[in-house]
Amino acid sequence: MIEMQDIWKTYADGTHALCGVSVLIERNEFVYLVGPSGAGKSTFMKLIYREEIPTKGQISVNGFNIGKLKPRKIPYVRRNIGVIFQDFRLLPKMTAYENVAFAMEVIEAPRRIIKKRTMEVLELVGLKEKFNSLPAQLSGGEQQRVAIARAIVNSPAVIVADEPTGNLDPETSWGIMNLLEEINFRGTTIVMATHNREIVNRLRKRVIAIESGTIARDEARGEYGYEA
Ligand SMILES: Nc1ncnc2c1ncn2[C@@H]1O[C@H](COP(=O)(O)OP(=O)(O)OP(=O)(O)O)[C@@H](O)[C@H]1O
Repeated sequence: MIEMQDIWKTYADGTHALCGVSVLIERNEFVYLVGPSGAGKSTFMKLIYREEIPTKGQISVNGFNIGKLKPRKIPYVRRNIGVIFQDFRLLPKMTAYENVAFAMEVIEAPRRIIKKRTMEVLELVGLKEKFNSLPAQLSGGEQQRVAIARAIVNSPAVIVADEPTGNLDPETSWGIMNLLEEINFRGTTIVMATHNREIVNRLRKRVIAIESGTIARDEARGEYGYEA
């Protein structure tokens, strides 16, 4: 599903963010990425959704060699990857419904399918009744649910979540985790960067620890492993 072979990423200013990372993440896995601030977690994820390309090495996602993708193939690959951020990144002037539907409009899905599927995912995240609310009228947890609905609406093979609970209180965070587990259970691979020790230690999954741009630890049902 996701394979990195000897991946190096050096930014334009000379910062070495990843240094020789090799990893295989199988279909349907749920992986936590942990590690100190600045270790390279976001870079790891940006390479998966092709926000960045590797300086060296090969990365394939869902069968595509995405470091060497022809520009016209990029939208096709992106629709197979849903992305969730700590700060939600909803469009402020669009309702919950419009934020989700927009992701389908971009890939030119037929109109009647858009309506049905958008309401279906809003129901899945528990926000059917709030479909007409603007982001500012929703709580942080609700906004993150809209962002999750948007990420899954095109049925991606992979979800990449960069600290999805980082801006939420503990109780709301557990709700978001339940939702991500449900999405994973339905067959989506999830890679989630997090600093939340309690979540990692309670909802045990594979843990990949990145330190100074390299994989320091990779354990099935691992622990967070850093002091809070
Ligand atoms: N666009 C960029 N240009 C230059 N350096 C960058 C860029 N993006 C990230 N870096 C640097 O690359 C290194 C890895 O950053 P990255 O954001 O991947 O870390 P992280 O593990 O996600 O950190 P955090 O937990 O704080 O989000 C850091 O030294 C960072 O300053």
